[in-house]
Amino acid sequence: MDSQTTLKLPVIDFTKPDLKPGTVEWDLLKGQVEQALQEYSCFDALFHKIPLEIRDAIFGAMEELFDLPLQIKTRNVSELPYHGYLGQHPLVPLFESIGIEHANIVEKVEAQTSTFWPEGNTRFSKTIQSFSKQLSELDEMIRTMILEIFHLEKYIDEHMDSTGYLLRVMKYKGPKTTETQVGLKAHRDKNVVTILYQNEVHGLGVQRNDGEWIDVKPSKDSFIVTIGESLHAWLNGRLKSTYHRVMISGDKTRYSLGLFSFPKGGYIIKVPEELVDEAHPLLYKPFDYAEFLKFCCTEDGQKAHSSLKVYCGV
Ligand SMILES: O=C(O)CCC(=O)C(=O)O
Ligand SMILES: [Fe+2]
Repeated sequence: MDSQTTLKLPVIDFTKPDLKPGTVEWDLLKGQVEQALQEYSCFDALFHKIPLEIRDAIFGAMEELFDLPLQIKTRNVSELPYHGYLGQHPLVPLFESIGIEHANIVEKVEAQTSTFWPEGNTRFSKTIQSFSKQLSELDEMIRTMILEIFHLEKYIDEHMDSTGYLLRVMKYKGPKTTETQVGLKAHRDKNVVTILYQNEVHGLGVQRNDGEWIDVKPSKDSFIVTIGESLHAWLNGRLKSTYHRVMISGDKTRYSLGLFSFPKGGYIIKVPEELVDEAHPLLYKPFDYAEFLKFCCTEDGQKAHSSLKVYCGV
């Protein structure tokens, strides 16, 4: 067995009800989050708050969505790159994805649902919204812990108020080969924090901070937490962003979804002065996430080893 198949992500248990800042349980988990992020930039969070029937129903809802004709799926557009329909790309032919912006808010989900089903689809919008709303509570807990770890409590309200949620649903067609193929090439997400959930077809790989790749094998209860470039930049490099990819084989379809917290348009990401000193010189100039995302789609952004450094590195 090679080392890749034996390594596992740290598992952190968020199933205790009423986890609150200032409690012993909270501080215990916060310590585990800090250690996991320093070593792996990623962890597997156990979370029960989303009822099992919603966790199951979400994959049915995704299948229903991806089964729609292409001309309907391509109605999924956004002002932001990567937030709308993606698919039919010659470099990643097995991959397709649809973005639901502000998926935690009922009216926003209903409006987007009606672009796919003009007659409405209440079951679909309820499943998507309820899943996203409850998962956003895990995202908020984790981001609050991260800010506490770096003694940035005074920024918590501003940080939460300045971010929105995108739920991106992904479909990877099985390549029908035993040889593993690239589902999604290795990358760092550009947003703040991403929480991934998937069906029983595994394929996600995460690079640990020492360079080792880990095959992620999550369960129905587990949500994979990764760090994006915007959080890495805002923390002046204190946390690395997660380098990850999807590799697939066989004939089964892989469905996954990611709840992406991202800075709202017009909000300027600026490193807090508390994180800059002689030992930690400023790494990134202030930037707007939407502009950064647009840069990432340009030829210069695509060919850069680190689009973040090229875009706003000091
Ligand atoms: O499908 C997955 O598990 C990962 C997807 C991903 O990395 C992304 O959408 O940025
Ligand atoms: Fe990603």
